[in-house]
Amino acid sequence: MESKGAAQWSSIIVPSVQEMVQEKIITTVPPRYVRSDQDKTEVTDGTGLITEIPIIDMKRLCSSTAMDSDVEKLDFACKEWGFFQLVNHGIDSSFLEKTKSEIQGFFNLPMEEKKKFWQLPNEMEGFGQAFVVSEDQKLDWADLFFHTVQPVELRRPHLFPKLPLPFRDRLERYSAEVQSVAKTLIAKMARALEIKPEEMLKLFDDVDSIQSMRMNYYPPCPQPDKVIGLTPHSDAVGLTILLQVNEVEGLQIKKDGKWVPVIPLPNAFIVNIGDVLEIITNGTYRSIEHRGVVNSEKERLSIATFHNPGMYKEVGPAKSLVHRQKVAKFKRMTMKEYMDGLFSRELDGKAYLDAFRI
Ligand SMILES: O=C(O)CCC(=O)C(=O)O
Ligand SMILES: [Fe+2]
Repeated sequence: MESKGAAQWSSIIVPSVQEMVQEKIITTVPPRYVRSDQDKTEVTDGTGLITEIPIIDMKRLCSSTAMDSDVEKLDFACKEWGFFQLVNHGIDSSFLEKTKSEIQGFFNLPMEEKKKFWQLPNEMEGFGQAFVVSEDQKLDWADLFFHTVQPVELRRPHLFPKLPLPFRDRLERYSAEVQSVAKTLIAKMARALEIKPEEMLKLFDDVDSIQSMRMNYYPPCPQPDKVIGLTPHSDAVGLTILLQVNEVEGLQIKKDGKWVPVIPLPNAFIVNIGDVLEIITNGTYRSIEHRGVVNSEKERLSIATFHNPGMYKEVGPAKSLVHRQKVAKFKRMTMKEYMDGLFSRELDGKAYLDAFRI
């Protein structure tokens, strides 16, 4: 039988950057991490102020007196930015603070503890890096922990079920809370675009929708301008809900050809449209390239939760939308076909999605 979930994909096993930084004082970045190809200039607008992504208030969006203007605001954010900050999302702030400190604690575990969760040959989940497909490929200045959380039967037995308590229970609740936020947002997007609700629900149903998590750990770097924490990419998923775990900033998004830093509001999630929603919305909502940069002073941590249709669901422009827009801009494919191609190549901005345009 065909293997399911992320278990079938792999990334070449590479050294832990956290371990490298802890073990010896590094003054010069090893050549494999030097990214002279990356443009690090950060951009402010003409007034010297930093351009900021839109802010969406979830309480207003969901209240019984929700104004069309709130849905329009969401629609504008998804069309023009592909990114927004979500405030008043209803998840308890002390719960989020505890989640953050337990994620920090997980990365602070002794290396021998973390090695139990390291990527296995020919697998992609666990600690390591993703999208490493050749021995001479340049690497990111970061470690990650990637795992599939939902549906439960796709969890790798040596990962989620073996995470230490109370961290495991905390992530279980976090998974449920964030899933519910994602479902609400996707339903509101369908409403804004007049996509039939059942069309969206069929794709993102409760039975086989896939939720995965990627915890990112970016150690400080003696030459931060020479490296990249996370290679520019768009997320190859439906919707991403990102939580910055400590107070250190480093996320940048590409807006009108320029890199713009994102400065998270306290307690807010950063939400972004992934390639799969770009496909479903026939290009009306856009996945936006983003990247992680690092600094010389302090480590940075984040957790991205990805929401996807089930592996064997066929994904393509929503039929009710194509009917009105008259033309389909993307080919149809199963999620598995999309992911199989994705994980066999290096991250390269939005190049992969472009291959599916008609
Ligand atoms: O660390 C961040 O802020 C961004 C993480 C991210 O883009 C990802 O995990 O896909
Ligand atoms: Fe991302």
